[in-house]
Amino acid sequence: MPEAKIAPSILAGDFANLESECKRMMRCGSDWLHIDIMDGHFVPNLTIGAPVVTCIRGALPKGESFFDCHMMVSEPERWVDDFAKAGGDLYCFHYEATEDHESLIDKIHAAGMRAGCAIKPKTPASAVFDLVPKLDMVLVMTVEPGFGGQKFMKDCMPKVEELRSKFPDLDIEVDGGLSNDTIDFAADAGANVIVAGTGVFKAKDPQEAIAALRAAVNKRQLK
Ligand SMILES: O=C(CO)[C@@H](O)[C@H](O)COP(=O)(O)O
Repeated sequence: MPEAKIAPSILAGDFANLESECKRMMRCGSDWLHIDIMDGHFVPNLTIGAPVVTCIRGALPKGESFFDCHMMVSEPERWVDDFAKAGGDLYCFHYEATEDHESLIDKIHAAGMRAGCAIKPKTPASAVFDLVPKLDMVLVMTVEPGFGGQKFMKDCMPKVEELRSKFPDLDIEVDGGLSNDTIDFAADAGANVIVAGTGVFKAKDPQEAIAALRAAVNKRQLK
């Protein structure tokens, strides 16, 4: 199983100070920054686009921060080049948002980014099996995408188990309701990339919260 990566979701941060929020998370030991892009169409919420990502990227050292762009948008093909230019490292589109998944993955790679594919809670893991050889990551949503602070859906864990048993070396990300209370379910199922918004940004001690999430994934890896 690949190494643990902890990715704070910026959705739970202070949007008036996104650059310093991202820096704060890096100082607290995060590996990735999970950039939530929502278009008000694919999901019922609207966040930021490439111009804002360009600004945050400009404030952070490229080699030391990793921008995991979670594209909760319709027509994800439209924004690949913009996000590559903005400094995205990983472009994670939703399986449900497009038809021609393989061409999109090729486009993302051609633009110089890693390619991820996210599945909503009702989409089966089998939807992405044939795509995995081309993908760098699969994201199993553990809430309906659109908002932070929702309840972790434990019934999505069999999908993580299924993916982990078929693809031992794949980066498998989980996103939604992850905290100290729920991390063991995700880690035991085999997730290694952990997105946490509320659980990290709103923690009394974010550094400790990140370390605890990492320790849970590492503990599972030793089993
Ligand atoms: O993409 C999403 C929601 O659509 C997530 O990234 C959440 O924003 C994570 O926040 P918490 O559930 O950890 O508060």
